[in-house]
Amino acid sequence: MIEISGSAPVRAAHVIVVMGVSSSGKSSIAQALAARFGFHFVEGDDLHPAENVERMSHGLPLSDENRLGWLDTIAGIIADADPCRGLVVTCSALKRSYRERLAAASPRVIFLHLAGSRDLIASRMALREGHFMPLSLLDSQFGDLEPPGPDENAVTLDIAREPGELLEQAGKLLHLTPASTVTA
Ligand SMILES: Nc1ncnc2c1ncn2[C@@H]1O[C@H](COP(=O)(O)OP(=O)(O)O)[C@@H](O)[C@H]1O
Ligand SMILES: O=C(O)[C@H](O)[C@@H](O)[C@H](O)[C@H](O)COP(=O)(O)O
Repeated sequence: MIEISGSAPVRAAHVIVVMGVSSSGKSSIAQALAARFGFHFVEGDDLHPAENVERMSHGLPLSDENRLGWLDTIAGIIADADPCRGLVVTCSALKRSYRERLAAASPRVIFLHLAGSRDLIASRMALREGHFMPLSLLDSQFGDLEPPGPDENAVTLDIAREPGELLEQAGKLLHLTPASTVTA
């Protein structure tokens, strides 16, 4: 795990990619981070092509090939991000090669990896309603997951805590300052 060093210019510098397996809490924490720190928010799951959603909803895991176009869409959004405003985007980004693709889009990219046990994540996934992702795909998600290495620009958060605590911790790990107290 690499802790981010330096502190400014905080809001302008960050493109935070919130990553992790399905139901690790990406959408929840990304939205909370965006609201607290005044970042623009993009839900990467909404950018999957229809075929990918169809595959997953039928219990079929995505292949590297299935994910390429989707990753390039997210990379495009990262490359075009407003340089004066932070961006937080969710993307499972399970493999190192996927993260390399995203990181190549901008030097502002930092990964926030949401890490937790399979049991904890399965219990949260089982409670989540109205989502296309079936519980049966969780093992393939863990199978594909390559946690960020020490040479990657990434911080890792243990998701066992409650949402408010996670937000506080993420803010500290990423050296963020609440939007209301930051001068752009
Ligand atoms: N820290 C947490 N504690 C308890 N439940 C959580 C926490 N974070 C997220 N959840 C719940 O877990 C489920 C999956 O979270 P979600 O944000 O949709 O994950 P992802 O975007 O990674 O699939 C949701 O029902 C969400 O409300
Ligand atoms: O790369 C993948 O296999 C997908 O991105 C996957 O990780 C993601 O979980 C689904 O898109 C469902 O979305 P949730 O992450 O919100 O469950």
